[in-house]
Amino acid sequence: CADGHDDHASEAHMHLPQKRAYPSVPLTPPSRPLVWGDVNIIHTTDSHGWLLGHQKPSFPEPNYSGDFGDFASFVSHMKEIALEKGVDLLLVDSGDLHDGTGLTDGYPAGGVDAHDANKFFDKLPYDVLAIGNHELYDYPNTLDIYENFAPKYPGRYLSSNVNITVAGPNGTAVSVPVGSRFAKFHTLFGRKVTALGVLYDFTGNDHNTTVQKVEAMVNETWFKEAIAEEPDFFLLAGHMPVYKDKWPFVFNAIRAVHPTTPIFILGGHTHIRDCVQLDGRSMSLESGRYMETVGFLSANLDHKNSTANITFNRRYLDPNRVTYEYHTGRGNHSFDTWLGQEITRGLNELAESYDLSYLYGTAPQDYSLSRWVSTSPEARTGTDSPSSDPYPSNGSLLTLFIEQVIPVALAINNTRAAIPNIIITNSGELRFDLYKGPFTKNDQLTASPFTDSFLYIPNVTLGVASKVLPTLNKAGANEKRSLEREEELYGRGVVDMRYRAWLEEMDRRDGEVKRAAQNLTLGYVTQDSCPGVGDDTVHAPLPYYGSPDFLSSIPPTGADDTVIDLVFINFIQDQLLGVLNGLQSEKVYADSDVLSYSPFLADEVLGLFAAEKWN
Ligand SMILES: O=c1ccn([C@@H]2O[C@H](COP(=O)(O)O)[C@@H](O)[C@H]2O)c(=O)[nH]1
Repeated sequence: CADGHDDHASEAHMHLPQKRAYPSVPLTPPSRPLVWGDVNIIHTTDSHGWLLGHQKPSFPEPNYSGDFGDFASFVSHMKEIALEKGVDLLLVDSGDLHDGTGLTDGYPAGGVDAHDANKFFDKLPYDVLAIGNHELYDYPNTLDIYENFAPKYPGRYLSSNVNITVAGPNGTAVSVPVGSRFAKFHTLFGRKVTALGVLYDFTGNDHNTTVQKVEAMVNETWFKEAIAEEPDFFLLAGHMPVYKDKWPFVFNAIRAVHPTTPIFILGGHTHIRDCVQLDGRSMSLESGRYMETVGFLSANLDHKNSTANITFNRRYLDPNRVTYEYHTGRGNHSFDTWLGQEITRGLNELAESYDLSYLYGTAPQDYSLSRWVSTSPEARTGTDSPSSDPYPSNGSLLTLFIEQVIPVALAINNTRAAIPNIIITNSGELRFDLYKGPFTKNDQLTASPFTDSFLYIPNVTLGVASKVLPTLNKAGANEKRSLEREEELYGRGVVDMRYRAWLEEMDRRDGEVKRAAQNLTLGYVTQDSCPGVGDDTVHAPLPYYGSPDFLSSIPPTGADDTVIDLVFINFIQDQLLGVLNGLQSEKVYADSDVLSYSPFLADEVLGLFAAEKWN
């Protein structure tokens, strides 16, 4: 094994919990050392609970096998290196800590999503953290951040445009920032920093939370006052994509006052690796998702009022022990810090206490969302030829979910099971591939973490109901999606299309050629608009298969006027009612026509199906 972990390799094949996230297969090391500057930043974003690392053996999963304990050891060693070099190293997170694995979503009854997992976050020396949209879908999660998480980082958990309504001193409701609006601090080497934490224009937030539009935020008095004094650099963290979003509003507002002050932007949300330069004295970095990427950004700052271009460097690291040891010059025996080991131990204890290894059944094959997955021996090195699992197909998780899993699970103890139905869900409800072998509670919550419910409208005619899906997807929506619709979906947090477009583009660019060469493992291959190469480790891209935004079960047969149940996931209720009212004029459907279809939630149906069909 490349880094001498043979004795632990068998652990990586167990289902869960893992004792240590050692890569179970040889991993490609980084292509070259990091370029350090005077100011350096390690960046995480959209971690969504992936603190135990990616544990499945098929590529590209081992690329991301480092757990949060390994990451903590990496950060400690990088801090030591920075100290030796006499340079600043900051740690920044751009939000979305909730929703995505058993560690966040597998909490026992009465608990709060991510409350326990977030305790490991606050063991790391984050300088600035920004709020994400997934901190706002459910009020209890936002309240937990406000009451328990933000106070762990006094003044450094930033929610520049996000408020929560809480009980004020005399019982009256008050709307207050979830964290702080901005932070001003000095780095270890005395550089003055002004930091913000901005959320994109998210509209899917729960009651009693508010998100102010970015263009309105920059007109606030507090904002103008916060940016008035010139720091050595601005640090703009935020859950907002670095490209095609509203960073320019913030950037331009600062540039109007400080035309040359260096600006670092650390964005997130679209789950991609991306880099943009808004001018020669600024760089914007976005560092992927699910702890599949750790971003590194560095710059050599020059003197005040200089107008020369600043030399920035950015790198997208694959978070695994080979990467971490390479960049810190540590060997396997000198890498782990006490804190790192404590975090790994604590995470495994949490997994155990949440019973994440609870076995529902054994998946007969791999099911993928948009890419090839295979457990053939060659797949262990990422060099076998890809099998085809497009949607719809037998290997597509989307097909399995909508055509088998949901119909089987929702029929359990359901008095309406005998009534024909059409079931519709958004494809974003599914978040991760499902692998052959033991299917555990953790796998259930990783593939489908949302506590969304299933609703229905009775007595919809088959003729109308069968037109709902094509209308939602607007036949060929991927090419012709109207700007208005895209904006509405985007506002509610639907960015899957941007991530999918990114995967598609990297495959189209040179996927076939690179895979055919058989000398590279599978992984991300980034082409962004910043100078030089960003990926730290060279890979061949995964084959990509597209999928629609919405999915439907197989419709029943019958005449157009047969009445059926139109079943759907609550996340799409508004859109579905809008479409239904556009398709017929006999009745104006409203929220009051919508009924509960099943007590089972989206984060349970895969487990119910596995228990029934995979045993
Ligand atoms: O209750 C929910 C909440 C979200 N979704 C899906 O999640 C994404 C947004 O997540 P990001 O990590 O911010 O991209 C969105 O595409 C929704 O489809 C959901 O299905 N149910």
